[in-house]
Amino acid sequence: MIELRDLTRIYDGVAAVDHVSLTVERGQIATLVGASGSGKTTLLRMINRLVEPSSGQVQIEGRDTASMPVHQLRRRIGYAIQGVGLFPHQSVAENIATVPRLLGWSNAQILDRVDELLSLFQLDPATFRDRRPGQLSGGQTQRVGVARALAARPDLLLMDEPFGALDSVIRAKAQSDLRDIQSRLGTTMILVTHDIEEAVRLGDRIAVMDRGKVLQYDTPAQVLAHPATPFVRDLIGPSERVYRLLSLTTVAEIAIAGDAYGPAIPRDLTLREALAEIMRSGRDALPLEGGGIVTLAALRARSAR
Ligand SMILES: Nc1ncnc2c1ncn2[C@@H]1O[C@H](COP(=O)(O)OP(=O)(O)OP(=O)(O)O)[C@@H](O)[C@H]1O
Repeated sequence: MIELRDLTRIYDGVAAVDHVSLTVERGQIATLVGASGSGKTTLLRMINRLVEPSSGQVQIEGRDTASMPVHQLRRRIGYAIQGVGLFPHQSVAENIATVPRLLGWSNAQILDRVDELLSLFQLDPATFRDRRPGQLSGGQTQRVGVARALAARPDLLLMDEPFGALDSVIRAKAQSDLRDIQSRLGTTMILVTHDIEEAVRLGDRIAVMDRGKVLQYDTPAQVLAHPATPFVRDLIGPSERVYRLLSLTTVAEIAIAGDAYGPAIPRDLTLREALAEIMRSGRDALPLEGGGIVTLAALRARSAR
């Protein structure tokens, strides 16, 4: 569990982060979202002490990070940033092995871990381990960057706009891969983004920041359904709110018994995708693979929440 208590950072008399308190439960993803300059990066960097707080505390599993030697703290915390910063003259394997090597892992352990991570990120080890960063696509580079941050099995992974440089299709894939990997490894993650869509898709909880303060910290469903302030409502985009809400739920979750005509849809489709299919095909109910139906009335009821 990560606890931020009254965390503040002052630059030139101005609070970049202003008395922020929040808790991230073990094994959850918290996303920090807000406009440029709202303090997201500063907040993130105070957690691994790349920036020292002016006041307040960060506790990891009940221990105040200020009392830990910085190198010890950073070993437990993975850090991935936009643009990744892979070492260009090292192979993919050497890049991923950076922290395990510093920690004195044996060669055999390192080789195993590199192959395990490459497989986890759907990069064939035999093809990719000896490549140089210059021989990777943008999406592959990004995945190697996150793999490197996870290499030494950190308790916590901090990510600053990790997918910022990717186009929207690859970005969606990278996000769903990350969700998948997180649920398998159970790593606690804190991710900075300026993209509310990404914050909603990835966060178990979202912290909305403005001028150094956290205006709301809650589940995506709560933030979308009950924005705490006009600023949060504007950030969500009032006209987009319904679609974002629908994208949080799969059709399997609201299926009812019954029959409907036409091709069946996969059970893990989101309500947003089902709505698009309903509009496209002119039907008012869709059958699900494996049984049950989802109706337009049920989608309407969900979006009215
Ligand atoms: N080293 C520094 N010295 C002085 N001011 C700083 C420093 N780092 C950040 N700031 C200021 O603190 C505020 C918050 O910056 P921060 O980078 O945390 O915001 P952000 O929300 O991450 O922005 P972005 O999305 O643009 O990265 C900004 O006004 C910034 O100019």
